[in-house]
Amino acid sequence: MASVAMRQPAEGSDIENAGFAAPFVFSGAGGTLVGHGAGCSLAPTAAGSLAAAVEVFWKEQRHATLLVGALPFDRTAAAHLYAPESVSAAAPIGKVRSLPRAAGGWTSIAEPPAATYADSVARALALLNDEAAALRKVVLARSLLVTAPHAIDLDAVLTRLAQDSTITTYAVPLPAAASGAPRTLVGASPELLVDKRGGTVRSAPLAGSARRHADAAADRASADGLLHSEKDLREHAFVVEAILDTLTPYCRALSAPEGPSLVSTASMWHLGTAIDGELKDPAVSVVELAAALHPTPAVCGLPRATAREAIATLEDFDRGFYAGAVGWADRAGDGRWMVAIRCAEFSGATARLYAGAGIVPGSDPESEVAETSAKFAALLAALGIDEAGRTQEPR
Ligand SMILES: C=C(O[C@H]1C=CC=C(C(=O)O)[C@@H]1O)C(=O)O
Repeated sequence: MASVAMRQPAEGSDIENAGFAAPFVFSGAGGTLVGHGAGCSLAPTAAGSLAAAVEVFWKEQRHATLLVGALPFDRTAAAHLYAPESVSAAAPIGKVRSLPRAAGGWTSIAEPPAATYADSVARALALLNDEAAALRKVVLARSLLVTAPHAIDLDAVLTRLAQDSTITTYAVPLPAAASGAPRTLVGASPELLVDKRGGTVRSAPLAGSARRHADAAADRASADGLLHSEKDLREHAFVVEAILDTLTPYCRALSAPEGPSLVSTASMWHLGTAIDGELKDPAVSVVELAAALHPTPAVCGLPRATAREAIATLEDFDRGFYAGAVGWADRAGDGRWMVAIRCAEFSGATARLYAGAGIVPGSDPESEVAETSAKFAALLAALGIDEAGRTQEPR
């Protein structure tokens, strides 16, 4: 991809200078997209008005070719989208022969502690069993705040995450914190929210999880158990149903297989369904589709508004961009957006990791604690520590 020179925003424009310089990275099996520097950014816009704001952006910024960034979990909070000063395309991030062992001296604090999270799951189950609450599924998350004895090397984290070729590794420079400290969202997502090229659209939701095992027989048993788990199949079906409902008005043809298949990352098994459609209007923008789909019941729940309320009551932290979406869009309306999971927000020597789990009737609080621990594994391995902050052997 060629370098793009960006104009400064016109006076009185809705578009602002992004004012940060760390690269945007989006790397999967198909290749690596890197956005260098920051030209203009979209004025703070919530999901409901995003498609219209992006249309205005393309009209005003005639030299911009690509918008990159992240949507927050909260649909009413501002999306973070900007045009890099230049973009380059490269091969997928390569394999490295050996990974150095992390130095000691890390700390890790579970926020909330595992027991508090288990208690929230139990409270969610009470809501799910209360007909008056009309809640069918809710995704509850917890976080780990880890602190290194030195500034964390994000290049090394990205390289380690990218050793798993089944996922999309990403880094999104975020607006600085109130303290002025730079922040970057870094993660490794296995879940495609939406990919749109010309007249075709694809979404590949995941829901239903089991951890992987080093022992081949135990690993197979874990996968088989997941594929036949009535609770996980139910949890998964809600997501497929919601995505089909959202995409139907946009499509002249839309299809999904009868049931889910197993999808694996280096650390997790998931139930996954590939949904493919042909758009009625090939000019519809991927941003419009992403904003319509987000947040799916894979990260929020069903019905969406009821689940959102339950999350606000049961989680006592702001998800920020975790459980949002990360990706890119071009001026033709094409692009690709992954669900922003298996990620952490990095700032200097600290990283806040997030992991969530879908709760439906039949979920068990202790199993959901274990599932969220398993979901931290990819990021923790990339940092070279375990959940307690102890140095672990490089994989
Ligand atoms: C919300 C997360 O995962 C979602 C994606 C796959 C499987 C999930 C599950 O089984 O609960 C979640 O819906 C997360 O990793 O933080």
